[in-house]
Amino acid sequence: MRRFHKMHGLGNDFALFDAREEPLAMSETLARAIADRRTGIGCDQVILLGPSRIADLAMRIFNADGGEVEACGNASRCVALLVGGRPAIETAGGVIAASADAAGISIDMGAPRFGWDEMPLAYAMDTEAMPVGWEDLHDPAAVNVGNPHVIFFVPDADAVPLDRLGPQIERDPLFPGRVNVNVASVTDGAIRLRVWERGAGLTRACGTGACATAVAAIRRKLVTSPVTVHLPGGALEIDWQPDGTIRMTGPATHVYEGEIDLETLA
Ligand SMILES: N[C@H](CCC[C@H](N)C(=O)O)C(=O)O
Repeated sequence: MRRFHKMHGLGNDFALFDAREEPLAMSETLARAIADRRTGIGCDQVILLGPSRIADLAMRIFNADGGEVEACGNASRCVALLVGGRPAIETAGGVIAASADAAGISIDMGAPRFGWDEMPLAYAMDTEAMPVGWEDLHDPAAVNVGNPHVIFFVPDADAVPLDRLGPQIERDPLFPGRVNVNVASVTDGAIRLRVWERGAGLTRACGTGACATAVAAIRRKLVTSPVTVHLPGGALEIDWQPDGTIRMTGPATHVYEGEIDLETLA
């Protein structure tokens, strides 16, 4: 049997395994089985904590489809809540830093990257307004915040059939590593955002999506920093700071601690 923590950030939920003392061999198959909402714990991402030689701890992130990815903003806040203090967390997308105050838990997510080859895209193009489109979605921005995001600005984010267009765009050959699909509308200086997540589908919130979308909106002068991003599960505060790094602030919730027999799952 293996202990785990069920946590969420604005409804984007996770099963976290602390393997800093007791190693745990995670695989695509096992992560998919854990994330399965019918037969497993059920979550958007599986998070594996481990030791790090360059930070206070390491965090590995596995999407519900089992794929390992580089960053997860909401899970980073949950890790900070779980371990306490102001941990530096090593991820495949870089080292991020956590802190907490009355406003909530803040994560310095590092600096965004805008190069077509940093997304990556299959070929060179302008990433501030890409000359591509899918039905009514066009001219998106592309931003890498450890993981890749494509961001469409639309009149009404809630009116977009994201359950249908999300998977089409996620798997378009233009994105060799697939992509997280964000649709955003701007009202009174704030952002309304819905996200089709690579490897997880529609989620209640996406921290890295909020960071990428805020940066793209600031670049287009649609909003100024700091900006509130309203997701279906709640709001995040995103500040693209003068030093170029992105600071994300929001809640994290510990739901329960449980144990599971991983042998029976895989
Ligand atoms: N689906 C994302 C990982 C989780 C990101 C999201 N849960 C967040 O809070 O940042 C990806 O494949 O890059």
